[in-house]
Amino acid sequence: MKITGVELRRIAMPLVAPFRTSFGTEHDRDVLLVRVVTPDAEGWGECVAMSEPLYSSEYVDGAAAVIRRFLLPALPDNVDAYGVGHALEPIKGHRMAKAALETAVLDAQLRASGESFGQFLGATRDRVPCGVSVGIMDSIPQLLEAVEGYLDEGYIRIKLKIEPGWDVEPVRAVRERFGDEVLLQVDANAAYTLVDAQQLARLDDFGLLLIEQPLANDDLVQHAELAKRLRTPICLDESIESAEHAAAAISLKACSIVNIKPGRIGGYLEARRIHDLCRAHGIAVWCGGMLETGLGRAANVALAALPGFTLPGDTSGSRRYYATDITEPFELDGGHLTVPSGPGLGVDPVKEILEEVTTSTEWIPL
Ligand SMILES: CSCC[C@@H](NC(=O)CCC(=O)O)C(=O)O
Ligand SMILES: [Mg+2]
Repeated sequence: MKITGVELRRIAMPLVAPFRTSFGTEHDRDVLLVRVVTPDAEGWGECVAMSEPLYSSEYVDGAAAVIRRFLLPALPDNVDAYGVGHALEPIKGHRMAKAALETAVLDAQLRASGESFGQFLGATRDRVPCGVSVGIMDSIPQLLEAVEGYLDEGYIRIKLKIEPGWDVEPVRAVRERFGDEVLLQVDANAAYTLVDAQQLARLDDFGLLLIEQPLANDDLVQHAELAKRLRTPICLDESIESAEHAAAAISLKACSIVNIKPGRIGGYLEARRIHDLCRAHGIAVWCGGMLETGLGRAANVALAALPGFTLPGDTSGSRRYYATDITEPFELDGGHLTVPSGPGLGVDPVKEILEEVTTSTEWIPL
């Protein structure tokens, strides 16, 4: 496909409530959208980088700069989604920036061919079960009220953010209040070290599905050591930035479950590679989230419909984070979201809403 030009658009998306994790509290998202224009169609990609490099080393201003200065000039005149990854190979890192560009090219390509993301990726279902991520709260009662609300909305799985000082007690309180049947897991966002192994082992009493990213993103050896001391399965998120990382984690027995976040690992093509690798090794995967708008959410829901995604993902309804989404809102139906079936992402930004939340646009002709 010949790319005529690319738009870099920033939008300001206030969250319906502060979202606190072990690395900070989000009140709103400054989102970078990439729109690729070709003679036959245009496509959208959403960059999941946060405003500050606290989840990973990427941040949204940096992603925009690397796309403008390095990624776009590296694209050949004619390119398809597979060609994007190949062309960007020499550029190290910046996977969230690369993912946004590759996704926009893939969306344009699929809208032109009439194929949906789900069809292209190999989805085997037309709806997916949904989990929800619950932030660290000021008190246990506040947490229980939030969890009750999400269970009432129909969420099939609850994920609690934890950190040292907020781990065993909130998990115990949720178990005591809502029972042992609720699918429950925790996410530490790398807040612990191996010194905390005994504290983390106390979580084994609560029948959790998994403990997500307990230790540092760059330490597979320590995760492998911790896995020997816990009964609860370890799931990696920040540590897995490529299929190679997933292969290393599996061979080192650093995890037995993988959270696949297409933005973190460089796009949906790599996400499918990691899905295929994990499936071949009997490793369950689920689709993580980065508070995406309906554009990124559409692609994630399609990915979550692949056969190896056997655990509910952080594919929540739009209203989990946004009072008004930039697309038609994704709404839970019986604890599930429907996989979009239209060409490409199968959703489009609502023009008036997009204009309202836009803080800047930049057109880059190619
Ligand atoms: C601001 S926290 C973003 C990263 C976090 N994401 C979530 O907890 C789920 C967010 C979502 O529902 O999109 C994770 O480490 O898994
Ligand atoms: Mg996580």
